[in-house]
Amino acid sequence: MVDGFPCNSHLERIFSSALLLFIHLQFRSSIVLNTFTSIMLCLDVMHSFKPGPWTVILAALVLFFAWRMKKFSDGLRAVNFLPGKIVMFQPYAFPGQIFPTTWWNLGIDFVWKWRGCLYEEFDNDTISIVPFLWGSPGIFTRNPEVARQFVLGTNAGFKKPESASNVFAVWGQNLLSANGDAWRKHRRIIGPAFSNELYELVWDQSCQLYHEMVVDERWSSENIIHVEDMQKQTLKLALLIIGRCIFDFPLSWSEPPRSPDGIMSAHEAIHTVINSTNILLFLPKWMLHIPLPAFSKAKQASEALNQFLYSQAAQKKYEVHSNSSQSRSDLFTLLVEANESQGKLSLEDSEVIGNMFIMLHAGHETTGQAISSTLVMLAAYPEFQEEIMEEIKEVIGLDHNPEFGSFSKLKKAQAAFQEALRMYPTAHLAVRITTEDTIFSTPQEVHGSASLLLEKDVQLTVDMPALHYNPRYFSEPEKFNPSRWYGVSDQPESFSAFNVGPRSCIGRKFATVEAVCFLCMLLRDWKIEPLVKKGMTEESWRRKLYDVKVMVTLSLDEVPLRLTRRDFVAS
Ligand code: HEM
Repeated sequence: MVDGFPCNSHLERIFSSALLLFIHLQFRSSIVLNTFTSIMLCLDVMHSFKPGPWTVILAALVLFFAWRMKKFSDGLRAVNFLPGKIVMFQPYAFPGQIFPTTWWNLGIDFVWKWRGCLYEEFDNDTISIVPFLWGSPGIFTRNPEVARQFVLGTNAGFKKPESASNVFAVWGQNLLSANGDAWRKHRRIIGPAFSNELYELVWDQSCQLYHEMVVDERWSSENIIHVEDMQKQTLKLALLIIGRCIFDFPLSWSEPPRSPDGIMSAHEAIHTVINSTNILLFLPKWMLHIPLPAFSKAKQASEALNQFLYSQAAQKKYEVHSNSSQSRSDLFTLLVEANESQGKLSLEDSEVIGNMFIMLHAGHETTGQAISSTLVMLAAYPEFQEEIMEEIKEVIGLDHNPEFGSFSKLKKAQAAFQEALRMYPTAHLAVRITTEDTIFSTPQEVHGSASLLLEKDVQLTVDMPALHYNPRYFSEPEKFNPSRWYGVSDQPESFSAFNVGPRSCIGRKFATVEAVCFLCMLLRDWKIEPLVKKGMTEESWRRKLYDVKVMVTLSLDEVPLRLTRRDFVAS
């Protein structure tokens, strides 16, 4: 016995009762009942021998190990023994997320760091990932055909799992997070707002915001500009476009919207809330009062955003009531009207706020990051920048604001945006879960079988980076090559950045129109080049193209750029 360790029959009894309860709650199968009986016997023997605390701890460890082995073998069975990775933690479960990607932990970065090798290891485009210590088993695919089976069946066999949707439903259920009939309701209310009228507005506002940016950032008087991180500008652009075009917020480049208490701008609040998802979602509310800078900032941002969204919704309600709102069926009006109506197509207050948040979130980070990546890649591959310049000269000319009618003719600019999204798919995962025992087919890639039966509750993930770097679909996948999309249909099979099927991105055209307009406006005035700073080389600048941040979205880290006015280059 260890000195000082309280060991008496009370302790043992409490401990063994807790164990019994635990076993009872966790296991129901007969194998486990057998284990349970054996442990009962052991405890009985231990009791008669009056064991010390280490014996009790050892028994607990043995039990825990037996429990995890049982879970692990259940996991292997659930994925039908599909070959794959055996890991300690599921990469998106709590401990898996906090540890980096390394030989013993997948971590959340594995989708980027192992995009070229994970599936090769198993000589298969669809693999299993089964944790033995923490989390549930799952299947990951980089095969477009398998991916389609996961995402096309909204009702039959697959749905979005709550664990993944909760991240997006912090402010209320919404189009992105809902399933089944609830999702259909959101889509029917929101769908009509995504019309040509909206895209034309997006185009015009993108032109206007480009001009505002040039003035407010004091670029108009400069010939050469050093931009440390283009994302700062493009994220702001994307947020303001959504604010203006979807919610009719009176925002300008120079004056970001402020929460009513004036402490934090809405832009900063949204950005902070998105980057503090883990803190806001997984920690109990009381922990936010702990005076740690990250916690205080997350709390402050969450309160500022809450106030901002509710105050805007209240104002819109007032406008709708007093009929002073414009007749345009903009999304915000549709949401508020649904909130006022009764019946199948009505929305709760929290659903209005949930949808406002998701539009700002889903449409802002993704688009802002993708436009920035496109500009970085065009700096790295100047030949494509010049091709787009030629197209700009031909389609829209050099002196006047382009019309929305030009959008469909700017094929090379569209291809560049698509190629940047292939390489850096901002929405990097599409996750589904089986709602029943489900069969899906694996086109000649699973050894010895063409179809696989999965148990209920198995998580299925489309791994976008691996899919977009799959050499069977993309030659030289590490190379930025927009010409691979020239003359290809708008919805190529292998391009999944916006996903496909009924739950594909509702904002796809919105984002593409905004990106193409902004790129053309910027490229028309400025030549974009790598900014090789003191102590850097061209080579080290290029290495930055592989520095990627994986959080809720996937994006390039800071890559410095130099913008030189085109008429200055020519002179
Ligand atoms: C480059 C920009 C964008 C990318 C890469 C992107 C990507 C995606 C992807 C992959 C999905 C499907 C998620 C899944 O299946 O689990 C999705 C859904 C969605 N996106 Fe986007 N998105 C972008 C821009 C936008 C914009 C601008 C908006 C709004 C203005 C938006 C709003 C939504 C919404 C509401 C959904 C859920 C649709 C549904 O489930 O019916 N997205 N997006």
